[in-house]
Amino acid sequence: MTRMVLVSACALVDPDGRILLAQRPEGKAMAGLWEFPGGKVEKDERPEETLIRELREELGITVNEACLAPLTFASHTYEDFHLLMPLYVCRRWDGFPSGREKQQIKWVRPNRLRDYPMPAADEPLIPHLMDLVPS
Ligand SMILES: Nc1nc2c([nH]c(=O)n2[C@H]2C[C@H](O)[C@@H](COP(=O)(O)OP(=O)(O)OP(=O)(O)O)O2)c(=O)[nH]1
Repeated sequence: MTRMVLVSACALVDPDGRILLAQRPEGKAMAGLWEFPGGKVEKDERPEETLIRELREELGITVNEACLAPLTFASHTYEDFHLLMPLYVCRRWDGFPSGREKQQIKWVRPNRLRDYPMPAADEPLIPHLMDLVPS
């Protein structure tokens, strides 16, 4: 099997039931696609710690670990690696999310997620988010 990559991702849900998507910047793999904030789990890191770190770096918000609830996961084979990606949900954070790494961000209703091209691994996650936040 190809190498396994563990990535931690988060659906931030606002009080209107919208979910934050971030656009992968130019120059990165899968540039232009819309994804859930997060990133690779580093050595000696728990997935929750990864998210707290990434949400601060990417969006400038502070999240308490107790506010991260596991929702589901993606398991998807890309050409050069297999992605295993736990998806957490978070409805409480401190600060105002903004694209700190020049990435575009958008708040999107679950029933509009399909309007935004996403990495292939993310597509099976959409029905879970539609169940979580009825429109
Ligand atoms: N954060 C995030 N990554 C995702 C999603 N769906 C998906 O396939 N991925 C993939 C894209 C990347 O291959 C990997 C996340 O890696 P990353 O964003 O931390 O790292 P990167 O590609 O910038 O690579 P690097 O420069 O850090 O090595 O997971 C998603 O919804 N959110």
